[in-house]
Amino acid sequence: MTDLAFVRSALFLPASNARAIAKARTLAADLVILDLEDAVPEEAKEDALYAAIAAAEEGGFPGLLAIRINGSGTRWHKHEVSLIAEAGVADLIVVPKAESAKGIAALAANLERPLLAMIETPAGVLNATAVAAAQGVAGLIVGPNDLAAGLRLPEGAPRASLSYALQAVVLAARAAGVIALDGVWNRLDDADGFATECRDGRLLGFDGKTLIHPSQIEPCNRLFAPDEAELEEAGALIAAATGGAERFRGRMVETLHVEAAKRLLARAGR
Ligand SMILES: CC(C)(COP(=O)(O)OP(=O)(O)OC[C@H]1O[C@@H](n2cnc3c(N)ncnc32)[C@H](O)[C@@H]1OP(=O)(O)O)[C@@H](O)C(=O)NCCC(=O)NCCSC(=O)C[C@H](O)C(=O)O
Ligand SMILES: [Mg+2]
Repeated sequence: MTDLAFVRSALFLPASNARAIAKARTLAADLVILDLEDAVPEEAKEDALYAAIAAAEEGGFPGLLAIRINGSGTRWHKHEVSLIAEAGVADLIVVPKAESAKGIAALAANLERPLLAMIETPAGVLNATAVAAAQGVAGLIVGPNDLAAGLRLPEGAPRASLSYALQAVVLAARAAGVIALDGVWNRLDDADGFATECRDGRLLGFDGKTLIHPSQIEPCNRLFAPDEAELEEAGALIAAATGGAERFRGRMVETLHVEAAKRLLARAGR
């Protein structure tokens, strides 16, 4: 089974879309998230819940499987939590619009599953540290669409408008020792823009990215993994290091750089 620490690509799909569920079993996403929330229209919520549970019971996904439930303030939430808990399915549960550490810990205890908490409201950003540290939380996910709406950003606002939120999520996740996944890229036909955002996400410290289309999986997996030059550098640094501060290829390295190089190689499976 995929280790959550190695997740680069997390593909969302509406649990109401049987064809997409079948397709997801053939794809190379590290994590598949069956959505019951915003991708599913109200009239399809009940069927989508049963479809998600059936799909999780059947399995056959390449990596980890998660279900995104509806938020605690909605009329579907309680029923979904009770049915999913009873079925005992899915590796993880994704919780939208997480804002309260207390609420999220109670939910984790109820579901007996690790949670991925979505930080996608102003209050969620301000409470991200507590949410990430709550019992049962295994990671944070940014929700740029809800955040843009909550912050009342005009259409077309640059990613820089979310800088504070993005960094708050990475900081909170790192402080709590859980993973951080970047938000989705909506513009399906802009592959260059998607690649730029993947690189940016990695430079901000995210472990991976949430996705909405199969075409985004390969570039995401590639861009969130170290490239050959980074691997060569890491191997050479480990081989050259003798402990303490020293000169390596024109820069100072210390024990912490050796540890980082080892983490990089481990992440690449070397
Ligand atoms: C965005 C889409 C509605 C586009 O759909 P469509 O134009 O029909 O896609 P294609 O014709 O290109 O599809 C080609 C084949 O690939 C399958 N497919 C498409 N998307 C997925 C997917 N996500 N997972 C698995 N398979 C997928 C199609 O079925 C076709 O298969 P086949 O016919 O057999 O060849 C659509 O891509 C889509 O629904 N995407 C997911 C939307 C979603 O889940 N949204 C919720 C997450 S977004 C989010 O969380 C926002 C966050 O909360 C925030 O606030 O920011
Ligand atoms: Mg959202």
